[in-house]
Amino acid sequence: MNDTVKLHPSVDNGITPADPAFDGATLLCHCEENPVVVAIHEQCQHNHLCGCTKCWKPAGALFSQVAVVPRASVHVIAHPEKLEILDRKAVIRRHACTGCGVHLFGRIEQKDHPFHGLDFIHPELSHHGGWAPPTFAAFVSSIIEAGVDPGRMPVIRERLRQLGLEPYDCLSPTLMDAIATHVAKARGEQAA
Ligand SMILES: N[C@@H](CCC(=O)N[C@@H](CSCO)C(=O)NCC(=O)O)C(=O)O
Ligand SMILES: [Zn+2]
Ligand SMILES: [Zn+2]
Repeated sequence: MNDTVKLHPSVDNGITPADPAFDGATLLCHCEENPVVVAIHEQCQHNHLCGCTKCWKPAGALFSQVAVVPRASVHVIAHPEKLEILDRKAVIRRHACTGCGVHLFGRIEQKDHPFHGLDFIHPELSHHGGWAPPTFAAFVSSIIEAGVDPGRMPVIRERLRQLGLEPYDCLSPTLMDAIATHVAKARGEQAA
């Protein structure tokens, strides 16, 4: 087993379980002065590592850590003027700090999208423990698009499995089923 592959700082030294009493914390960007601060008012769900090229990754990490919370639980409480939407055409509109580049939250505005109403956040931007940890890895093959040597993929997938983070090349079966169920309902084809 190879435990020297660095995936993300939140998992590289072992995964800390969620605190059952945790009910949110603030997220801060990386600016030393006047950081953007976002208050999250509840525990996150569906935390995962994401290998896609769009999600914000800390320096040196192969993966992003990303989770969702209801958008009603997300409030910018300091320096909203520093936030910009990176790509208005993307499904997930990532609100990033113009000072340091960190993504504070991603929001879906398409009302018919299966995940509308949920914002994407990076729990590591909090200085508090207690968050529900990642439970799987999504878009693993996409790290090749970011420049990773394809020859490293077997070792990377092995390390993910060693940590209990099953690697998928899209989202997890649970989330893919939820998306497909939403699509089927919208088409009036929900199974009996
Ligand atoms: N190979 C592409 C994949 C990008 C992608 O589809 N990313 C997913 C997951 S992001 C959080 O899990 C997605 O839903 N993106 C929608 C969006 O970014 O708007 C790549 O690597 O770029
Ligand atoms: Zn910043
Ligand atoms: Zn992603």
